[in-house]
Amino acid sequence: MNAYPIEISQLSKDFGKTRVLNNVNLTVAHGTVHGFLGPNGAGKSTTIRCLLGLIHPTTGTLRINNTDPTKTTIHNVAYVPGDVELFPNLTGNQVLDTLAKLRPTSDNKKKRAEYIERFKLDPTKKIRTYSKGNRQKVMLIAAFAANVDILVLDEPTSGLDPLIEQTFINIVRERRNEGAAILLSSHILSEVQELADDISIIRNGTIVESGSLKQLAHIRGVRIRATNPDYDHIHEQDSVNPTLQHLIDQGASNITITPASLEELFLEFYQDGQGNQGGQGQTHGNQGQQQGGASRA
Ligand SMILES: Nc1ncnc2c1ncn2[C@@H]1O[C@H](COP(=O)(O)OP(=O)(O)OP(=O)(O)O)[C@@H](O)[C@H]1O
Repeated sequence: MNAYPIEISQLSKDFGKTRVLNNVNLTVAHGTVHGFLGPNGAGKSTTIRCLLGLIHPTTGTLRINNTDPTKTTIHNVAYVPGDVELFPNLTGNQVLDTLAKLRPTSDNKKKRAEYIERFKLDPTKKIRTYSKGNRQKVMLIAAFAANVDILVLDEPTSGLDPLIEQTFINIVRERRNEGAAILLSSHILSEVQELADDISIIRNGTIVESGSLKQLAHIRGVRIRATNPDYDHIHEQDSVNPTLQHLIDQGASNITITPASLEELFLEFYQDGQGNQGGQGQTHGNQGQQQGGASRA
């Protein structure tokens, strides 16, 4: 077993004269989920497509289980893209059979049946009759039931309802606990916060933050809430004490301090479009509250 079944090192990619990835480094260990976050067009899918050998990098090194995907076809990875195009005239079962046959080893039939049940999919229907969410379920079942220990999931829950999204979260946890290395690109920050052991944030093709949620605490800051005066504030960690003193001096009550969620971090980080690093800025009052209520980046 390699230390890192997924290794991306100094990856750059140009489309024509435009550089869309710039020295991207990212690793995923066995038994971990790596959350890959970034705004639209930041370079997540391009990174993943390079990693899987679907497009050629301009420079950099890519390894999947120590194999170079630019030179060798990679079989031991299950990939779920965000936009699923499937054979419209086949049934769900026939597509699952076809996808399983593309791998050197067949999928786990017991797990396949279990996941069909858990995702509440009717696999006897033709793909053309499926909704977007049901097509997504087919890809997820195929990936989770595959006999592989590397999963690359690119915005995999788009189109799933909240109950099925929870099923997805549960199964990702199970596969992680079985030792799979999972790269999860997602716009759903609560999902990443629940699942990810490590996180990388990409912006304009460059990784701007990387580490465990705990390590990212320095940019997460805290949320301070108080009544009288009405206060709802994301604040940098270092100025908590002066802020509290100020609130107490003003006669505030019901003061609560909680770690900012990943969602708050992400919004704080991008709110001015500059990557407001270090949580040095402040998100004030209702603005922070409204932003905190959004569930997607
Ligand atoms: N084949 C291509 N030719 C030219 N430019 C491309 C091509 N594919 C992607 N790009 C550009 O590369 C940049 C990164 O795109 P990418 O799809 O990787 O972003 P993303 O982070 O996955 O975005 P989203 O969250 O919207 O899916 C974008 O500016 C996009 O327009």
